[in-house]
Amino acid sequence: MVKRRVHVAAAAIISRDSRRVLIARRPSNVDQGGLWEFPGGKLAPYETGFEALKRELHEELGVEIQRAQPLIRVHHEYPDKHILLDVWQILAFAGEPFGREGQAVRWVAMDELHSYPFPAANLPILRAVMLPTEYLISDEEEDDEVFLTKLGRALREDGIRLVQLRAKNLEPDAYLVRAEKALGLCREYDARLLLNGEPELLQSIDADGVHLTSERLMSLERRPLAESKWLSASTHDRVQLDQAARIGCDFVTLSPLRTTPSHPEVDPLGWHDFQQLVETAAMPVFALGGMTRHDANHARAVGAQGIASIRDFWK
Ligand SMILES: Nc1nc2c([nH]c(=O)n2[C@H]2C[C@H](O)[C@@H](COP(=O)(O)OP(=O)(O)OP(=O)(O)O)O2)c(=O)[nH]1
Ligand SMILES: [Mg+2]
Repeated sequence: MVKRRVHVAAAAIISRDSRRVLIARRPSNVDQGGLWEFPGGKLAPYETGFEALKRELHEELGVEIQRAQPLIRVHHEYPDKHILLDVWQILAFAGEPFGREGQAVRWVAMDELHSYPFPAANLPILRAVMLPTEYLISDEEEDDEVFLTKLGRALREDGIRLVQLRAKNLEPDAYLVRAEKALGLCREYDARLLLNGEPELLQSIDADGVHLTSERLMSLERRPLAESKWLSASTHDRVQLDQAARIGCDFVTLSPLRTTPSHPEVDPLGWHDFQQLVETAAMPVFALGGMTRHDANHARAVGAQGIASIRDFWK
């Protein structure tokens, strides 16, 4: 049987404070009926994704989309069809959303989303709506006070909300001390902290998750963390992206996009190859390697969640 290919445009309408997102319930008599969804629907012939998004949100919610930016594209095989969910984050709209077709519509807190049943294709979208556009990776720093000053600046002035504590220069005990301090500071800003290292670190420190090196990623048979924690990993190619999907990583970095002083010998991917790899990745992907905030919009446009960087945020 040749499967039907269905292209759907859907909307992530996120509240200004990033705490809540709008979801709707599919009527019980349609495909995936009774499950919750991001409002949207199939592209009509000759429509672009954005045109379909505008039309569907008018039909289903009674709102006029003014500005939107790509969030994530998800390919998923259902038994009867291949679906492409083309998800946009809505940046500006007019009107008050309501269930124009009689469907339930609800603003849901990000930390309540997991208690709503969604179609199987939606897992990567749920991750994407909870993640910011920028992922700060901390630099090697000898001194804890200098470290905390720089982290505090990035949280306060750059609005960073996702941090990876990377400190290969520290002994395990010193790493834990720094992680405890970093966690306290991140909590003040409602930012998430991931520890770069072994998953067992979370037994000592209740951080938000763990970031795996690509080498560690490739050595694992299964997800080493509870679902309630974030698992991210470094990837550089298709094989590693597939492995990240297999063990259930929540998101990844993909690098190097550009040549960097830290890895001058490695061939960069460039935007073209990066986009091709991201298109079929089964989770949000941050572009890494010579990235600055100014690259974030372009990264989004080619399908990434955003950018990860040390240098642009660590000052
Ligand atoms: N809108 C939307 N559809 C989703 C999501 N997740 C998911 O698997 N789907 C699937 C269910 C459907 O098979 C398809 C969307 O089709 P739809 O029924 O909403 O299409 P439509 O609004 O154009 O409705 P219709 O004219 O075909 O009745 O995508 C999601 O989060 N939002
Ligand atoms: Mg629909």
